[in-house]
Amino acid sequence: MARFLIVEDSSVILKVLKHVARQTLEEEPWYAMNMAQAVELYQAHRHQLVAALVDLALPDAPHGELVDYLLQQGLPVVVLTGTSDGDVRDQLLKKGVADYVIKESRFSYQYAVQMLQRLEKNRSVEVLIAEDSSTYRHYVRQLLELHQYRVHEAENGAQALEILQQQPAIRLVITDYHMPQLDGFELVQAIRHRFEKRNIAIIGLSGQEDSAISVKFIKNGANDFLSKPFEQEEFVCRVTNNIEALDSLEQLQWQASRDYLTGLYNRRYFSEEGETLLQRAVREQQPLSLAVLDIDFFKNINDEYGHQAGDMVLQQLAQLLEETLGRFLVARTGGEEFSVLLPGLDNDKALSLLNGLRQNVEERIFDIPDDFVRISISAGVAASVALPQPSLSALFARADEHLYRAKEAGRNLVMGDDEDDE
Ligand SMILES: Nc1nc2c(ncn2[C@@H]2O[C@H](COP(=O)(O)OP(=O)(O)OP(=O)(O)O)[C@@H](O)[C@H]2O)c(=O)[nH]1
Repeated sequence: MARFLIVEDSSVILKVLKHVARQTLEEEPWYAMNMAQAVELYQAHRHQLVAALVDLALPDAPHGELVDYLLQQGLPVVVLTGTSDGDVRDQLLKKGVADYVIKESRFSYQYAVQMLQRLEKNRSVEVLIAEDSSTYRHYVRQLLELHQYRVHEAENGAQALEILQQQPAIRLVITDYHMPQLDGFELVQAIRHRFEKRNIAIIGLSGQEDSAISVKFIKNGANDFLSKPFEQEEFVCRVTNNIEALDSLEQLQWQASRDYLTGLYNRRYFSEEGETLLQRAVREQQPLSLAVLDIDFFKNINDEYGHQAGDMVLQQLAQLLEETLGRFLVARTGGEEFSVLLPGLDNDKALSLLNGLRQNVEERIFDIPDDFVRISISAGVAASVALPQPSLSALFARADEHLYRAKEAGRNLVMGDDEDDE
């Protein structure tokens, strides 16, 4: 179901907007060429609509009547306009439009459509304002809510820290400098003590009278700063830039830790996280096991049905692993090799769990293009207690030995440290 409404009377510009929307948005928006069509679409789909991109002057609404109508209904509106008149801009911002875009080039249409997407994403982004002046706090809240952010408020730094503790989803903190109890710098330092820049962004607010404050904010760990009083648009741009920088970092982190084909963790992440989990288990004298599993005769699937079929089998096995063992650390650690780190499980429990998985795989049908295949897996399990000096590489070496034995013994088997292998 479409979530955006785009209204433009020029068929040439509408064509450009459609092209940009198809490249940017996941779903096709609703399109209208005049106010009558737009109102009809709004009334029919108002519960799904998230935001609208509206041309200011339409044949049946020459003075922005559609913008007024949609704002009255509470729908966030991005305005498209051919005029760069400062008064028009001020009037529109005063009315409460989320943004306005001057029709200048292909890039401005791109910006406008991306803004629709941003407004939708912002509905799940939480922002905290730390500011002792209730007037300013209220003003900043209004600006953020105009852009659909979910807003928390704190009257001072100490309260801001409390809220951050209770609301782990907060991604951006906007903080004033002068505040009772804990000032802006102390708050930034306290936040950086607990959260890295890639997890929470901070924008400092400072009065114009002291430009050194801005620099100090950045040097103390803030990502950005704004001098008060600020332009609404500059504020919104800074907030958007910081949130988008966090999004990009998150995406990079995801890509660096994941296997592209299956979406499971990759070997690198598994090794880092696995070592930490192992050392914790040793410290707390808790059992921990590692299972390394491998598809039997996987080469035959590639040879018989092609590489794409092989990839599909790997993806489906990864999904099964995620569904059944997702509470543990699961990774694709090689071509057709997967590893599972099992904190809390000794050799017997790990063997029994892996044997259950082995049976599950054996009974399952794996879809490939126009056909299906059956597969089996073999696995080697190593427990940390069996090692004099537990390390992840020592665990891997031992699990690999057991996997090799399972292959030698005929495959579709799980073997471990215990002599009564299953
Ligand atoms: N489709 C696909 N195949 C892969 C991928 N990575 C590795 N392989 C294939 O996995 C196969 C592994 O073959 P082998 O090491 O001989 O092992 P096997 O055929 O599974 O036999 P055993 O492990 O001894 O039971 C090779 O044909 C690789 O090309 C991948 O990402 N996609």
